[in-house]
Amino acid sequence: MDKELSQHRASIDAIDGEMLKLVNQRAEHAKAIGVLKDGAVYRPEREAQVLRRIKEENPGPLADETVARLFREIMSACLALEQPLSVSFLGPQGTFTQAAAIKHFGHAALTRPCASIDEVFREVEAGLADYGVVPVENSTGGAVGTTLDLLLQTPLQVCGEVDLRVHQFLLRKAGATGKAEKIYSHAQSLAQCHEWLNQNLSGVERVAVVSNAEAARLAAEDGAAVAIAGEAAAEHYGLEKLAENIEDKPDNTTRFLVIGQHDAALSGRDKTSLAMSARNRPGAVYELLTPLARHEVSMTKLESRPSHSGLWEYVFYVDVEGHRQDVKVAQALAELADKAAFLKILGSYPVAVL
Ligand SMILES: O=C(O)C(=O)C[C@]1(C(=O)O)C=C[C@@H](O)C=C1
Repeated sequence: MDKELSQHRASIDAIDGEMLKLVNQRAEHAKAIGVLKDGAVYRPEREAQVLRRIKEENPGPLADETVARLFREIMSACLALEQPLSVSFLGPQGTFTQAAAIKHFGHAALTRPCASIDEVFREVEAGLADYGVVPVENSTGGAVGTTLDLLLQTPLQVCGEVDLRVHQFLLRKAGATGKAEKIYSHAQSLAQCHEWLNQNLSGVERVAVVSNAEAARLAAEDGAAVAIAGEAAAEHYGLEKLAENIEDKPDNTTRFLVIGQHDAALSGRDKTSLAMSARNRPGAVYELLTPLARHEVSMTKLESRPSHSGLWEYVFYVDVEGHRQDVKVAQALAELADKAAFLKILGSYPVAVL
């Protein structure tokens, strides 16, 4: 038994030695690419292709998601050798948006917390950060209006998406006792845990604050309050977990967008996000959708929001399958540009791999 164990350990040592050499060889190639490249070092389409191939060719026993995460970190470290990336996110430290930024860019990216979604856009627009990560919709709480509004105005492009399973925790200052007087959380998280709160903490005042991480910070200061936040915030503020996974829907997912100076090149499995509004005449909304149908472009999302330019006028946010350079998508977009009162291509980017 002891002999067998040390044989396996010897094999692991030998393999680790090989992997160490190989991973550094890989890094040398990335460094060389960094010198050859002009323009942005971060190439979302290439990263998506690398991760897809890893998942497809994975022989196991490690799960596809597990190997993809490992390679995500290897690429993140390789990219940092070319040039470290700075990524602004809706802070403070410990938010789900930070978790999404790390999921997408890996731990080698330098993450910069921002106080608001507007600030994330401004930092990237001003070149203070290379990329930004902002929430855009939640499967329970719906669209994030601020992000949709800012996408209309910004010169930035969407270059990626991140899906994150959101688990909520009920948190309290370690050692605090007695009945909680207040529940702090972001309005979306309060909505996501509405039923659970009705059953378990009915009658306790719910206070909406700017972020879950801020809620955790407040609970860390005040033992008479509890907070609803994610695991990262719990760890950051050293809070005790009173209850886990208290979200009403177990598949509660938030989708984030990555914004930057450019969108992504073709990766083979892409999406394009659009914002458009119809001319003010009968059948105009229907007319907006016909070019997509005619060119067999599938819509994966349709969201409407009142436009700020006129009463009862709406902006439609549409996601379609394919890249704006794909022939069918390009033809549909050319037709749409003619028909719509307003059309903005928000960006083409790889479908989330992780
Ligand atoms: O292929 C490139 O362009 C690289 O810079 C290499 C690499 C990688 O590590 O595979 C690193 C960063 C890019 O975002 C994409 C891929």
